[in-house]
Amino acid sequence: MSAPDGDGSFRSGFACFVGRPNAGKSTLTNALVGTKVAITSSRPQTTRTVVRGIVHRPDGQLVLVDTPGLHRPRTLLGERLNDLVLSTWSEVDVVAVCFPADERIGPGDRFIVNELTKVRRTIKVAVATKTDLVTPERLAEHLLAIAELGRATDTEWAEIVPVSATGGEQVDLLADLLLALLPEGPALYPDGELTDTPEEAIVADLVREAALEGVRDELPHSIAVVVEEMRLRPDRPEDKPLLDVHANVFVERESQKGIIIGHKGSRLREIGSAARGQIEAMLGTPVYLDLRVKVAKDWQRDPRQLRRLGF
Ligand SMILES: Nc1nc2c(ncn2[C@@H]2O[C@H](COP(=O)(O)OP(=O)(O)OP(=O)(O)O)[C@@H](O)[C@H]2O)c(=O)[nH]1
Repeated sequence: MSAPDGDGSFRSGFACFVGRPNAGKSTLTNALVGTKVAITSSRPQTTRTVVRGIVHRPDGQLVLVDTPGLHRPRTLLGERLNDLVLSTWSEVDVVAVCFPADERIGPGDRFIVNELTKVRRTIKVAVATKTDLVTPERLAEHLLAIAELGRATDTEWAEIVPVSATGGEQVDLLADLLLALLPEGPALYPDGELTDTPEEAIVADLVREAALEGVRDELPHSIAVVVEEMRLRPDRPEDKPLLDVHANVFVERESQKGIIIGHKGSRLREIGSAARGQIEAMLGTPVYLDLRVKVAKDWQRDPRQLRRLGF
């Protein structure tokens, strides 16, 4: 399969993978992006649209975003979350539904595809995942079942693509096909960038949580955290990535700085190690966390400071 169009145009846009639990979405994202940056959030319900990874190509850029899991709503919160999913789906260019080849199409898949019909304009792609686990006969049957599900729900699949993320089979082809479905446009993120501000905001939040642990009464709202830089350390072997995170912890007064830093820096070390654990759990990547404590006088009352601190 050649590159999209092959006419020198550059395409860019957003796609998201959906599918029932265990369908292979994260593994496929990692295989496409080539580095393990996928968020395996331990707090999925608090995560809004998050960039999971960016596929950089000479002829295009594909930004993979994550949506909260779609559930059959049992509660109002569930309904709100599903609204959020629908609004994300309507904002991306392509939604790719993953159907694991080692399992038959079931009610969970039908529910997702039915919901997907509510976003008419978004392009839909079907991905048959985990093809390495099945025989060619079973795969053929699976592909027919996916096509049939499309007909039954009045869903037009732009493509039906079998892949094996763990075997690396057809992963590049899927990237080509997805890129070809994106509109023409400039790169949305600088080359080499794998993450986005929403992720940094979550990281900042985790640091803030850790810093407030145990001193909430003393410093309730006087802490703000800003992630200055977050990037994968270059020159690391592919199977041993390390994410460098530099963050500033802002307090309002010199005296509060002492509370955060603690005796000979003991508290800051505790904060760092607690936050690092959380960030690693969320990103699935080992993290080097560098924390600096700074005084930003009366930041809560100063609009200029507030802007700088991301409020
Ligand atoms: N053999 C094989 N196993 C796969 C493949 N892709 C994913 N898996 C396995 O399937 C399981 C689920 O994969 P995930 O990528 O975590 O699935 P997910 O859809 O992100 O799961 P949730 O986060 O629960 O929604 C893991 O044990 C993967 O190793 C594949 O191409 N081949």
